[in-house]
Amino acid sequence: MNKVQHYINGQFMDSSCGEFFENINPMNGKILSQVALGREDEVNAAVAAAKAALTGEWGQMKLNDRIAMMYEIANEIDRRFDDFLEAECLDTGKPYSIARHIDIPRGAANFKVFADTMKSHAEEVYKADTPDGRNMLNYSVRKPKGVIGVISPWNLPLLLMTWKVGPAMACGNTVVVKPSQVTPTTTSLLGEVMSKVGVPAGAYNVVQGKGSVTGNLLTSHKDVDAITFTGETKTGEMIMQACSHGVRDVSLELGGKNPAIVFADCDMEKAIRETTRSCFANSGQVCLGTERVYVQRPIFDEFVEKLKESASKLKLGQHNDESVDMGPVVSAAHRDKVLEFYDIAKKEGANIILGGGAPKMEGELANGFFVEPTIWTGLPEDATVVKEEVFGPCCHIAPFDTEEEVIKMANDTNYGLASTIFTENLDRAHRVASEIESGIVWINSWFLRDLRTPFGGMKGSGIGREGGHYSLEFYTELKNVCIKM
Ligand SMILES: NC(=O)c1ccc[n+]([C@@H]2O[C@H](COP(=O)([O-])OP(=O)(O)OC[C@H]3O[C@@H](n4cnc5c(N)ncnc54)[C@H](O)[C@@H]3O)[C@@H](O)[C@H]2O)c1
Ligand SMILES: O=C/C=C/C=C(\O)C(=O)O
Repeated sequence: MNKVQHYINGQFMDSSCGEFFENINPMNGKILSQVALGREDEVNAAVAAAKAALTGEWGQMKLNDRIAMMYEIANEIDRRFDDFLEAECLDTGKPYSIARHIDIPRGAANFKVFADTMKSHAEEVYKADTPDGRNMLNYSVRKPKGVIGVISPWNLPLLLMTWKVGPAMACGNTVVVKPSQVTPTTTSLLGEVMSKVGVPAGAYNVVQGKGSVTGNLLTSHKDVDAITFTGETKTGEMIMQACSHGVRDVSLELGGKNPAIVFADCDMEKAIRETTRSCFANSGQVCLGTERVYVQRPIFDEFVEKLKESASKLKLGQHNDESVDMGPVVSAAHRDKVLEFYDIAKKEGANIILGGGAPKMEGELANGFFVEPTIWTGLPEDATVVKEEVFGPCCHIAPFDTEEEVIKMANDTNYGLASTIFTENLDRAHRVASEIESGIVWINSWFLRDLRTPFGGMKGSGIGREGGHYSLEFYTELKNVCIKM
């Protein structure tokens, strides 16, 4: 049986207590591997290794050498592309058609973009007069924050973990990563990359385990200097509380209930194509994905019919079938959660335009955690699936008449992560984009990413922005030095 181990101080190891938990293949419900369950010994050892590395070879490394190492890590990920692809798809159930173009390439890009940021980032310098007729020079310098705890989710495991590890290490920090218990493998595989590249021991550490056990030990550890977390909003609230002890900084990228706003003057083909992606890609398990669609009344019926037609063409199946668009959701528990939301929508009176249950799959896929792509209409704005994040392949479509009305509906949520707007009237696009309460707005597109831009949510969708130099704000301590001239 395969094992997934911790990676601590440059070594792979089991837990001292010898405990393991099962990693299940979402495509067929079979055991993929046994995963070491990290407890106090492992978290303490990983944090100690990370702390020691700050003053050892890693901490003393010259900036140019560290930047070069970021590129070497990226190149080694590219060299082992197929290993990462297979591991990620087996853990998550997502098809090659997604992981090949999104998850794995971003694993490498997340190291390169912050190597480039460190190379090109300029600091501030101010020259000013002083009262005695002389002057002073003020300049800023950045220092690594220290040991960064990285807690990552299961929907884009490698992408979202390296989105934090890349900048953290580029800035000279050391990291202790606690991946989701349902998608452990690529985080440990990255340990093999670190060893191969010769990253000094202790710079990158992985402790496998469950959030409430291992994660909690990490977020409450006194020698962890900051926590960067991606996951559910309620988990973020618990982590923020844990970080308050010792007043440690926290970056939170949380849940969303993202609206798509489709005006009558939109390019219909583009709106249908992009909304099909934003609702159903990755089996709807993308924080930036759409679960609420608002369509201007003149084109409402046409849009519903065309989105139904587009979604009904999605092929569900095995990860390594290149023609497959959608795999299962990540776990039996998440499948049950999504199907419960489907039942609630039905009970609350939804018109089920498409799906609404679990598909009949053939062969061993019959034991997989598949759910149907689902489209509802006819629910009120306070309906459960219109208000709560389902995090599955589903959306509710509602009509609207005026710009003012749809902006009000779109903003009527505790979340504020992402939104999409479809219109060919650019004045309207910019006007509506400025009124939408979300950290990210895509116009006539979805999930287009320039990694230098500020990424993050407002309201219940998070605290802070990461991306480009914004990540430096979180992963470094900024110091001001004043010299009298
Ligand atoms: N904003 C973003 O960029 C973004 C990206 C991806 C996912 N998400 C959100 O993440 C959620 C899905 O991911 P998930 O189910 O893995 O989220 P989750 O909150 O259940 O778990 C996320 C991580 O936190 C750990 N964890 C759980 N409880 C913890 C605790 N008490 N202390 C420390 N760690 C703990 C888990 O083990 C996992 O590693 C969705 O809500 C989705 O919207 C947000
Ligand atoms: O599921 C959420 C996806 C988040 C994506 C990013 O954080 C990114 O593209 O950098």
